[in-house]
Amino acid sequence: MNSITLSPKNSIQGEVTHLPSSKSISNRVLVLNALAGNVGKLHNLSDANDTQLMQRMVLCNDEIINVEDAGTVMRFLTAYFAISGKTKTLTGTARMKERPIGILVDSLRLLGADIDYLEKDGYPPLRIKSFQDQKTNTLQVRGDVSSQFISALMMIAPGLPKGLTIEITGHLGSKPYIDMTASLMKGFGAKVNFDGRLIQIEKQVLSVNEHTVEGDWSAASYWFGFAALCKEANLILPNMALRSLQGDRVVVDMMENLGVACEPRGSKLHLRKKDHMPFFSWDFTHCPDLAQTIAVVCAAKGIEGSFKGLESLRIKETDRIAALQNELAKINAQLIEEGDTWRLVPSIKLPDKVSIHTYHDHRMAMAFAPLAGLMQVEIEDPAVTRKSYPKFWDDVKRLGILVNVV
Ligand SMILES: O=C(O)C1=C[C@@H](OP(=O)(O)O)[C@@H](O)[C@H](O)C1
Ligand SMILES: C=C(OP(=O)(O)O)C(=O)O
Repeated sequence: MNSITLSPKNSIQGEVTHLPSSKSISNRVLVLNALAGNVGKLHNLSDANDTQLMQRMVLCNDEIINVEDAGTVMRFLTAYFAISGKTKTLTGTARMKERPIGILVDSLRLLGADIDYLEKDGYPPLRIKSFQDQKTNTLQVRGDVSSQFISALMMIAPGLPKGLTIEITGHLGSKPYIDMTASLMKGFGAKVNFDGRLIQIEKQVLSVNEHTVEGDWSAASYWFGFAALCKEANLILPNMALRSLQGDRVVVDMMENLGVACEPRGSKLHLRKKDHMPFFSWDFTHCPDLAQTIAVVCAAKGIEGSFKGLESLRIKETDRIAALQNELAKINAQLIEEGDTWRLVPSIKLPDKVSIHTYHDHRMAMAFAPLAGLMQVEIEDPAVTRKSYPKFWDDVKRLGILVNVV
């Protein structure tokens, strides 16, 4: 399947049946459950490829662990295996070898882990050899590159003989993901203290847990995108609650301004259209995975945008800023970097059709798909969505959008 073409459709109605559960929560509870002896009961794990990888790799006896393009799997398992005393090689896709891991490896080395870089210093692939005695119980960790390093260290902390205190230095991004880690650890019986800067975790035993994973808010954002861009919308999202462990729940507040009303009904959400603002300003520091969805909606709806906190997008599945700039230009919109702000100049003339390159990035494919509310959209390499939402195109089809696979 090299490309998929979505025919223009001005109305979208129905229930989204395959909305995945949160891959961030799934991948944490899999690690925590493994650390707790793997006897807990995990319900409703995500069907995302990232979660399937975590499920296989966390208990895998192979020496070589290939995490493909899953950032959480690479970062969480680096910490997990670093203290296991096992010899492991962790590798991934070409892009994974460009995503930094030096801050985590430096921290693990300070703790006592023996880790070598096999290609380029600071990047996967890695060889984990042994763990001697714990050398320190305090670490300073930069918070501005990836919060996944901090979550990874937090989850292994209860198993360290001396426990661990982490002082987050510099600007902290993606904080809700650290809150999520702390909260899930508490569900596994751990005492975790986090005051926004300092994380204190004593040596303790994680207890068996039963956990049911909630729906994935980052995945839900694409349905808000469809509701915003189709002329008529009446969508139901199952297994979603406004009270959530995920920071990306904030998409509800953003979309309030961008033309989507969201009403909870039991365990479901109901999306309908409403008026939108002419200008939209947001800081994405703590919800980077929503930036692409919002940029496309603003660009196509003629809403001027002023965005901050996009720095971390450069080191995700692709350089998402460059990818957005290239693809938005195809609908005559621009994303212009001005110091620490990105100005979104929306399209004043949309084309009748567009072909979107996806750069091995699931979120590029899904963020641009809602353009089908306004034009014919060809999405190259649609299978990329398997990373987080394997049945995305089945849902698109079921909701009445004509999908042609080439
Ligand atoms: O911990 C997590 O589950 C994640 C943290 C975020 O990454 P950064 O902390 O690198 O921003 C986010 O972008 C990613 O999709 C998932
Ligand atoms: C950045 C993402 O994931 P990861 O960093 O875990 O690869 C994502 O899903 O958008």
